[in-house]
Amino acid sequence: MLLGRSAAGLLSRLVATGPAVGLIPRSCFIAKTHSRIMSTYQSHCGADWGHRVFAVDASPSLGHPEPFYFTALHSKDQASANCNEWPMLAHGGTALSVGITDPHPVSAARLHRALGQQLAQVLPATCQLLRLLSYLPQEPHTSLQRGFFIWDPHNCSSTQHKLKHLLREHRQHSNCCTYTEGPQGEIWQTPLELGSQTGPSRVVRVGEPDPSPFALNILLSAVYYSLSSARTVLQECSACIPEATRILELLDQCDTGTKKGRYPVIVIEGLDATGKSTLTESLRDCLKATLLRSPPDCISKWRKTFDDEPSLIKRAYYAAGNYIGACEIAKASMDSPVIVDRYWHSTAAYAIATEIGGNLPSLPHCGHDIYQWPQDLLRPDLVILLTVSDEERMLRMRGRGLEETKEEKELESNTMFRLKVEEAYKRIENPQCVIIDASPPKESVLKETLNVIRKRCAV
Ligand SMILES: Nc1ncnc2c1ncn2[C@@H]1O[C@H](COP(=O)(O)OP(=O)(O)O)[C@@H](O)[C@H]1O
Ligand SMILES: Nc1ccn([C@@H]2O[C@H](COP(=O)(O)OP(=O)(O)O)[C@@H](O)[C@H]2O)c(=O)n1
Repeated sequence: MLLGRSAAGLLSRLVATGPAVGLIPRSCFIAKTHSRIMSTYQSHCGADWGHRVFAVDASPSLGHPEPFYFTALHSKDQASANCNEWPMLAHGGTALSVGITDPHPVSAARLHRALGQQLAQVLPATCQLLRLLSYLPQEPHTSLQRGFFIWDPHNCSSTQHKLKHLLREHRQHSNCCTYTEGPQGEIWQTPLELGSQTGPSRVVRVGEPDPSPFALNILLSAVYYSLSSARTVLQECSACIPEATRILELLDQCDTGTKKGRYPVIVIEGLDATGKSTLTESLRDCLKATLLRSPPDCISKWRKTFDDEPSLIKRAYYAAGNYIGACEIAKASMDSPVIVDRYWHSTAAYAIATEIGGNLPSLPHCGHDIYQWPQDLLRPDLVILLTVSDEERMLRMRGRGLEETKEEKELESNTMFRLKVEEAYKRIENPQCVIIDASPPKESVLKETLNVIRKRCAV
């Protein structure tokens, strides 16, 4: 298990390339890890940056279609690395990193988002702003930090000046380093703070670390694998978001441990405009079923509030929605079959696709812990994933004439994101989706779905 490993042992594995292998044993499942993180999250600020492993999000336009990773030089073996392995510095310019060191997850997430917005405003348009994650190899689960990696192709003195100015008021909860090329093409990482006691360190690129910082970020903060972890975040943000308290009250009123009744529970999943609403309404009529949606009606009025929050908070809302929805599902399934329009698969698949940068191969491998169903969430009997071609989906979206959500716009503009959402849907396990091609006319899709339901469920 990783936590007990020596840093030296881990570092030798860091330089090995290839996909990360899930290190967290299934038995000590994610839920436990997550609640531990939320309660023991520590501040790893100041001088520890010299020992961190950093992950920079992919940027095809800058010549690295996959994320890249680096760490301070710890052994002579790594010394052969040179500037050309840093795709952006190979073009000249400077890179900078900003790390958020706030020890409280909610305020750290809000600071991260606020800084991201401010950086996008104040930095010259030529600068590239990428996501950055880092952790200490000896304790990845308690040291994960989010931040930004900035590439300034023109090495403007004003960029550093603006950054210093911006970070001044967040000095306590952030750190900043510059990355420059040395005379032999080597890369030096230097803290930006004036008067810093720490000198420059030489940094080198390494292979994908294990665990992958991106997968770890999903396990620890982007997807909730237990009700308690979602509750903790909602409690933490209730002081600034009153609606969080209302959701906690609703959760208190639910018996989230209720088992489902004797009738089958069938979830319909798919990207926007694949025909979920159309199909779920027809299924309700055909099967004399109860139709429920996630997030449930009782909290949907607060959806906009949470959609505008950083993903840590937004996803806690959707996670809570699934648990509240589970109570409704359990109750309804005592009297009739239940059809559910979106559930856990949506919550996890969109979060995974958003948090994993790069192309489809960057998604953690099938069977990874990020694709596991939360142990304490009611499991449906069947999950059906509707798929249609991009072209058909766009036609349907336009035909529907509804306002596009932010994510719909993202889907429209970003094919890779769509492919990742769909692939994440397919990789989620226990239960896994049954895929139905939803391109044919509505009646045919209904017929095909009824066939699948009758084969797999007692209706
Ligand atoms: N099988 C189908 N063939 C053609 N159009 C469809 C089909 N299913 C749904 N539609 C249309 O596509 C649009 C989006 O469907 P909808 O059920 O609202 O999707 P979702 O709930 O997945 O966002 C609607 O205008 C609907 O009438
Ligand atoms: N159970 C759910 C339902 C929706 N969601 C989120 O809500 C978004 C889809 O909502 P939507 O209103 O566009 O869905 P439909 O209009 O297609 O039903 C997804 O992008 C998810 O981020 C979720 O996370 N969990």
